[in-house]
Amino acid sequence: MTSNARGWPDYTTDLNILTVAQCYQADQEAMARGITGETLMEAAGAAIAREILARWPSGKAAILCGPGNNGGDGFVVARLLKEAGWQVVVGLLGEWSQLRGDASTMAQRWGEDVRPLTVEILDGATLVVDALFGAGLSKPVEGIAAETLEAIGQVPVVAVDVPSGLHGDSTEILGTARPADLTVTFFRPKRAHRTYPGALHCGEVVVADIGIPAEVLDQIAPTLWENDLELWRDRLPRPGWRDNKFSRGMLAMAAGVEMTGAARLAARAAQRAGAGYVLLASPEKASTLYRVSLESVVVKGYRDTLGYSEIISDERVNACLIGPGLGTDFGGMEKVLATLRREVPTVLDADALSLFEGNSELLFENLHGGCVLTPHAGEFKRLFPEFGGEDYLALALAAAKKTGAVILLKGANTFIASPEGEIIVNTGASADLATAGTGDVLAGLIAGILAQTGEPLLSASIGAWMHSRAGKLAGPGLIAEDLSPLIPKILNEINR
Ligand SMILES: NC(=O)C1=CN([C@@H]2O[C@H](COP(=O)(O)OP(=O)(O)OC[C@H]3O[C@@H](n4cnc5c(N)ncnc54)[C@H](OP(=O)(O)O)[C@@H]3O)[C@@H](O)[C@H]2O)[C@@H](O)CC1
Ligand SMILES: Nc1ncnc2c1ncn2[C@@H]1O[C@H](COP(=O)(O)OP(=O)(O)O)[C@@H](O)[C@H]1O
Ligand SMILES: [K+]
Repeated sequence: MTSNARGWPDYTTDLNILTVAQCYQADQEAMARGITGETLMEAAGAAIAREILARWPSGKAAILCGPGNNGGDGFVVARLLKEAGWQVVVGLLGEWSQLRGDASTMAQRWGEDVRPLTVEILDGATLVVDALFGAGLSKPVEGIAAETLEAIGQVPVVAVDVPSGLHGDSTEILGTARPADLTVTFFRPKRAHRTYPGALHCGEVVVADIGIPAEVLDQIAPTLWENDLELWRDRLPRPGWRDNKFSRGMLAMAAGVEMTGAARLAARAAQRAGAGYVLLASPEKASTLYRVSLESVVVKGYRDTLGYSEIISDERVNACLIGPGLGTDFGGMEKVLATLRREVPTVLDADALSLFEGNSELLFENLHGGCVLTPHAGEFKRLFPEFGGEDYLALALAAAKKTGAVILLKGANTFIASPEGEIIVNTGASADLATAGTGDVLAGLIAGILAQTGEPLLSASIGAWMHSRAGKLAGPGLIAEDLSPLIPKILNEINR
């Protein structure tokens, strides 16, 4: 594994997620290295056939072939299943004579009967191979293609590359798409395979090696990664024998009077994530509560913003967290600005973001390169009303570029974008995390790691991963309080 100047792996086994255009580029780069399209298509078809034979007993396969190379893969599958003893029928959308290049070669190698695509092709099938459209999907699926996909019923479907009708990049359904039981894609996954709602259409996803060398990614330089511990395992902060509580990382955080649970959840999470010392600045009248409930957190009371600034001015402080439970009165905004003036890496969450609704330029002017903003969709809209649409990846990226900060946009998929254009997507989080307070835990985890690393993108990625992992381990019925106690177990898993 090599790494780029900023420490991210240039390529790893399959953590890069490619755009459709980058997939075509990968094919081209492979061909430029002497690997023919025919070889790739044979390998693609062989991978699909292998996955089918490993899962289903011999039966009757209906192979739905489209007019392009996706259909070409289908012809290879037809041949290999037949050789393995399956009964195979092939239905082609369009004319045989219109097939081009490798697809035409594979149709000839199949050499058996090819029927025009009709719903009848499905009669008696025990398995359907959907090889209508893949990366080349260019318009909504309609007509006989749509009718056939919709008539499949309960029979298992194996999609070649993507379920036809699902666009690889946008995760949009164009026209119709039959959800697959298994999707076999090649070289590296696309966004549709990994993010909602597309991933729900793919069923089990197998990313098959078809002989494209990983080195082609050096040319492609992809900027989207799936968040996985292999991405940053080596960079996870670990205390050494010379460390003491201050050198491990000292986090200063702001707390409020009303939503005291939010700050407590965040403080616990920061401690569990390895901040050696958590200093909590509380309004004087709430400080006793924090002192009693957070034994190992150092609580200091303040009367006004000046008092708050004095607390966080402790020179040993190397990261700040502000937002969870801060409150939305005017003093909150002053404290956010005071925190930013402290000029240490800082996580801004919840109220620290919402307070700037209608006045977001004031916040943006004061942000610095060490900031991580962790909005959910509602907070994001308040801060960036000019950015429309539901494409969270594009939204996070645009916001990171605009603000110069790392933006972690929370949701079922969480997108973490840097101003430099890197995007880490956290996939597969459990919907059990959709419960009040889990966002405060996430902010605390990230801040705790930030106090140790000083690196916003890295800290956000590690924090989001540990958060999802804790969600999985806690399982159904989880409440936010359950997450932090699981962090030691997760750190052990990572270090194993
Ligand atoms: N060497 C390689 O490159 C490798 C490629 N591989 C395989 O190739 C696949 C990509 O192949 P591809 O580029 O030919 O595109 P593909 O998905 O077959 O579709 C294009 C055709 O469909 C048509 N069409 C599209 N949408 C339509 C619609 N809604 N309704 C009707 N028609 C529609 C479109 O028409 P047009 O847009 O030209 O009008 C065109 O004729 C990729 O997914 C993988 O499976 C693997 O073998 C590995 C090696
Ligand atoms: N459907 C879901 N699937 C997976 N994770 C989710 C889902 N809904 C919410 N989450 C996660 O739960 C957390 C909720 O955070 P947030 O909305 O800030 O809650 P709170 O403000 O109550 O702490 C986020 O990390 C988010 O990614
Ligand atoms: K397909």
